[in-house]
Amino acid sequence: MLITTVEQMRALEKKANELGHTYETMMEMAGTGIASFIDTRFYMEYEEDAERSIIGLVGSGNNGGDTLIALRELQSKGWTTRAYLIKERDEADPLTTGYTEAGGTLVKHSEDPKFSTLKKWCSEAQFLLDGVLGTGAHLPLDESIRSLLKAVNKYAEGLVILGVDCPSGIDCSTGEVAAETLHCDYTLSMAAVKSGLLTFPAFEYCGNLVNIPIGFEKHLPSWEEGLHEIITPLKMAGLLPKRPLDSHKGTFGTAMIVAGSINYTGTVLLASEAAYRSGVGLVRAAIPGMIHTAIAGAIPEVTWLLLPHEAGVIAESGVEVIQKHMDKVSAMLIGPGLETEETTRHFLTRLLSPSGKKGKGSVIGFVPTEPEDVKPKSNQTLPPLVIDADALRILADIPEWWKMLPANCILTPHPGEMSALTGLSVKEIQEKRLDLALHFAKEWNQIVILKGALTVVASPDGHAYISTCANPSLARAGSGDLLAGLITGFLAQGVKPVAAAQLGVWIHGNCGDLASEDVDAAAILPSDLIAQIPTSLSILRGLLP
Ligand SMILES: NC(=O)C1=CN([C@@H]2O[C@H](COP(=O)(O)OP(=O)(O)OC[C@H]3O[C@@H](n4cnc5c(N)ncnc54)[C@H](OP(=O)(O)O)[C@@H]3O)[C@@H](O)[C@H]2O)[C@@H](O)CC1
Ligand SMILES: [K+]
Repeated sequence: MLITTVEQMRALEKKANELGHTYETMMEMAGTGIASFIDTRFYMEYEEDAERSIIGLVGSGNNGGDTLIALRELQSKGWTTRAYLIKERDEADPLTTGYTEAGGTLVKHSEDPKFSTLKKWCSEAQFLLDGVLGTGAHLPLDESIRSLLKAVNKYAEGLVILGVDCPSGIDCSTGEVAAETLHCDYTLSMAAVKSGLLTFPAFEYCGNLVNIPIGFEKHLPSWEEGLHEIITPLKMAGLLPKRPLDSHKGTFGTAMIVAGSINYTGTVLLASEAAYRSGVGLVRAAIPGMIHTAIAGAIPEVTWLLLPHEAGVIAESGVEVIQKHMDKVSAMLIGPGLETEETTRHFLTRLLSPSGKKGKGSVIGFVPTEPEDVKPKSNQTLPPLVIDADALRILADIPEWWKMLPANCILTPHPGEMSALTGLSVKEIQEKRLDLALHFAKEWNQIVILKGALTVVASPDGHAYISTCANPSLARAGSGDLLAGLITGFLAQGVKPVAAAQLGVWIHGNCGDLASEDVDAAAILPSDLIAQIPTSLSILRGLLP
């Protein structure tokens, strides 16, 4: 599912129209697409004829036009339909006459100033199609529209509400929301989701997002190029690594998890188990040796690499141990629970530096004496990397830290870590999540996963992929370890970094949804989420042909 700005959508419609795919045709496709979605989705659930009753709120613009066509189509499919016209439409409007000729019932608000007909209709219907305003909406709303939406909010309780292109009352460019906006159960997006809807609080009004094609591909075969995407299960299914029957553990790679400290032991277990459950052949956890006894029994499948430690954190000399055991490591996660002690800072910078030796690559903790000391270079022999948590905090203190990393590492900052990496405030980051993730992905030449509700995966090539998962069960210590472990597991199996990032993000979100299906999200722990990974993977594989 694609994402456009309102300007991009207008430009696409204009171009399609010029090439012969007229505005009228696009609207006809929009309306018939809406009707066929509704009829297909709900026909079985609402078996009785009397149950298939729908009201359409019809605005004066093209959003109202889409709605009239949808009502006409539903009427001809046997639904009981009623159109409530907010403003007068042209007497000769073919959409209005087309609808009434199909047998539809129509009332104008001017004939129902106190909304008594609307109230009666709401008490008789099961569905409401919100076609008051679309991409042409600007805030604040006129009083006439505010009073209508207030009335609907009062009378339409219990109806399934479907927004045409958007819930009316949202500015699809900025995401600004009028207080009277209806909370939709579904938002039926014409051709692509409008970007303003993927911000808060607008997203909370959208319900499930559904794509209704309007035929661009007919005249604009490459219209999708350059557009950002929503991360969908169907697409994720196609990115899963294959599981050939004649496989052995080497087929699925080795993930090394460099994590943990005396205060953060569980983080190693969460990341390692998530990596394993993504399907990787072998997980090796490189940890400060002193925590081994405490955690080794927790997951029998994990193999261990015990690193030297100082006061419970990985010591600088751990680099040499890791370098001796890099054979066959096909992806590496660095960061969860490392803490940010001086010796661990040196460990990280040496691990990332080309020689891995003490001195020039070790840029933290001392003032460099030679100018070249301040120019970080990356270690090109490292496998694909995921950099998370404390490793991000350590990097944030190094000038031009991104030059220490090979290109296309996956960085997984939450807004606080993003703030440390960029110097911007959390508020600034949250206000412009998509733009900033893209900007810095390009500047750093790295893949940036900006975590949080509506997680953004931004690629340095300017493409972004947004998760529509917003589940509070994911907002808990340890949840990020699970995500980082999953992504590392996919990377280790040979999945390309941008694809591994999306797979991890989707499965992580889906685990939250699955775990909170029947229980209160407040009580869900990251280990409960991990238990859902097998179900989530089988959901994806079930989508494959
Ligand atoms: N173009 C195409 O080819 C296709 C378009 N499609 C569909 O069209 C939709 C966009 O249509 P649109 O441009 O007509 O805008 P839309 O939102 O329906 O209404 C504008 C009207 O609302 C009014 N209005 C605005 N703000 C207001 C306020 N605060 N308070 C009160 N009134 C307000 C505004 O009045 P004005 O400000 O001009 O006085 C104007 O009369 C799009 O979302 C999609 O559903 C699809 O069919 C695919 C093909
Ligand atoms: K609408």
